[in-house]
Amino acid sequence: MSALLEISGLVAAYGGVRALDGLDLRVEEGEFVVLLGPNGSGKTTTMKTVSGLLKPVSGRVRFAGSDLAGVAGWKRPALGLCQVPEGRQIFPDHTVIENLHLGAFPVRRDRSAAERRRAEVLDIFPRLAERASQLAGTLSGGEAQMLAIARALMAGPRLLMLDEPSLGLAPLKVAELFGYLKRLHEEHGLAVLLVEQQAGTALKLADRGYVLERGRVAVEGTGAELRDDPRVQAAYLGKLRQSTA
Ligand SMILES: Nc1ncnc2c1ncn2[C@@H]1O[C@H](COP(=O)(O)OP(=O)(O)OP(=O)(O)O)[C@@H](O)[C@H]1O
Repeated sequence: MSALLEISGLVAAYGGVRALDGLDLRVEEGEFVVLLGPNGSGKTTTMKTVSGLLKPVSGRVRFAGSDLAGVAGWKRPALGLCQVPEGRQIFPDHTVIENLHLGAFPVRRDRSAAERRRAEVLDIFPRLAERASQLAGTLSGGEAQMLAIARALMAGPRLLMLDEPSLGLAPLKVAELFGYLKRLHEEHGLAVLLVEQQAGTALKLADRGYVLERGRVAVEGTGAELRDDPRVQAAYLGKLRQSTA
């Protein structure tokens, strides 16, 4: 059976700068996958290429069994794929509820389907239900991030892609946010591709993960394998390798 998302030999560049250099990566249906890597290793470029914002130089991206990206026929994102990019893109002059409905584009014409989905999403994020009529621009950073994710969920995605959702959040808020992601994955079977600098927390949630270096995969394994990998520990978990010399 093919993976939900299958990336093979992906090469992407910005002018002369090659950001992805033969990337191979997959996410199975319902799987939680974390993408780690140093600054500039190509994590955001991976997200941008998969979501159709950047046309690759070569390689292939398949989503749910069909070609999403080929160099010749590049398509915008298929339904079922949602990205919550860095920077939390929400509409500040609209209320929380209005923002949610703006995210419900696949079911916008079916009012009752949109309302049902809204109830499901607010059940996952009760904090947003309390702030239903508040303008999104006045939400705290953590609430705004929750709204960005909730809005993406309104489209009913099969894969949620998140680029550093913890950026700028206080530790307690990060824990709350990761709790929601865990619930979405475990209770709702949502596949997640997460770019995250907070490697320890992310790897605890992850089924599998990849470490990118210079636009390709340097280390791959289950969440537990990566947590135990000395290279990952040295680079991301603040544990320097014990010298045996
Ligand atoms: N718009 C752009 N124009 C030119 N070069 C770019 C552009 N965006 C990214 N790059 C370059 O592509 C490479 C990969 O960048 P990318 O943003 O994918 O890395 P990243 O792993 O997400 O890094 P970070 O952890 O710092 O967010 C870097 O060398 C970066 O400088």
